[in-house]
Amino acid sequence: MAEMHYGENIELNKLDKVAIIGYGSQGHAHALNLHESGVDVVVGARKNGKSWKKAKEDGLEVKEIPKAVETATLTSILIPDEVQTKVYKEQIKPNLNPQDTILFAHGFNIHYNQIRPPKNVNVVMVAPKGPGHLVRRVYKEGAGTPGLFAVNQDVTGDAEEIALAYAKGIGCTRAGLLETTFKEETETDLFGEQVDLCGGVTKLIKDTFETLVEAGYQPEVAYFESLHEMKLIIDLIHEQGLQGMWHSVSNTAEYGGLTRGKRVIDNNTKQNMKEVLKEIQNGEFAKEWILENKSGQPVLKRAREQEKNHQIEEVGQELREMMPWLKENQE
Ligand SMILES: NC(=O)C1=CN([C@@H]2O[C@H](COP(=O)(O)OP(=O)(O)OC[C@H]3O[C@@H](n4cnc5c(N)ncnc54)[C@H](OP(=O)(O)O)[C@@H]3O)[C@@H](O)[C@H]2O)C=CC1
Ligand SMILES: CC[C@](O)(C(C)=O)C(=O)O
Ligand SMILES: [Mg+2]
Ligand SMILES: [Mg+2]
Repeated sequence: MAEMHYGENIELNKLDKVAIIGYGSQGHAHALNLHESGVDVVVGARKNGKSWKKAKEDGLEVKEIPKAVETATLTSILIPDEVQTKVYKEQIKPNLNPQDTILFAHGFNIHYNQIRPPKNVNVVMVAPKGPGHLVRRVYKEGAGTPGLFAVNQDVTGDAEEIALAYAKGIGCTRAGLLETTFKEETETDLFGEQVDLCGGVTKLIKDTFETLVEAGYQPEVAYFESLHEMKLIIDLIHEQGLQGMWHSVSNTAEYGGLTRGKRVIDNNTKQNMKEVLKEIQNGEFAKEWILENKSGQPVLKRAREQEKNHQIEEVGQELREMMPWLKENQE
């Protein structure tokens, strides 16, 4: 089994001033969790953007990106992957001091050579295995999000301790932290989000919904069956593994699920997954995503629009209105 880190013997005082660049999904979570863990944090943001105001309202020190980088010894790059190269080149790199540390929450730009840091800084990664808003929510509840860490360049001799301290500060060691490489994190993270966590699950939900509605069933029934209950079933799997879920559902569901599930997600699906993985490993996906950004994200914009207009979103919005507790965590 991999060596797991749970925070014992990890010293937060390995961190001096930490600059969090970006205050979005991951940025706000890292900044606030570190701040509440007692770390000295400065947020780097654009003066005319929403984040500047929000981080100030949250009680954090905020500076423009070049100043934040200059005053910190660790700079955590938490802006979208597709803007990192430009912002890094223009605002981060010129303000790094020798022996500083730069930190990523995902390895895309290092692994695919979009950012090539100077040889005189540490390059590390702390990648929470969860969406930023949940990284924040579970930290506040006293729990944590599992994470991966990696060291790509160690000039100070203690880059690993710095990464471990950062991971502890954002709450990852509460759930379990393990060592990886930029390559492994990048490839597995892209694979997970494409085939299972984001791409696969939404397609499964939409196809289930559409099949029922096209067969004449009420859209509201189809919504509860395909989407709402998905979380409740996943909660059981998350808390107790597959066995916990099979234990809780009826024997009829267990028999039907075990005999029919593999007809729906069959060997072709696994073959397709292997092809998707190959495109990630050989850089084809990265090339496509970089070009998509160079041309203004036309494919993403079209797909976003289609997703927004799907019938399941319309039905869901109405039904969720009657469940106010679902709104408590909305941001
Ligand atoms: N989303 C997630 O849960 C996860 C993300 N990651 C990784 O974390 C990193 C950050 O992702 P994520 O949190 O989704 O990012 P977000 O899309 O949430 O980042 C938004 C932030 O970036 C700022 N920003 C956007 N464009 C620019 C720009 N051109 N110049 C300066 N600031 C800019 C925004 O500022 P403003 O308000 O001014 O617009 C805002 O503060 C990525 O590497 C991602 O792969 C890793 C694990 C999970
Ligand atoms: C699953 C999507 C993710 O990889 C994440 C929340 O971990 C991301 O890039 O947002
Ligand atoms: Mg991920
Ligand atoms: Mg990801």
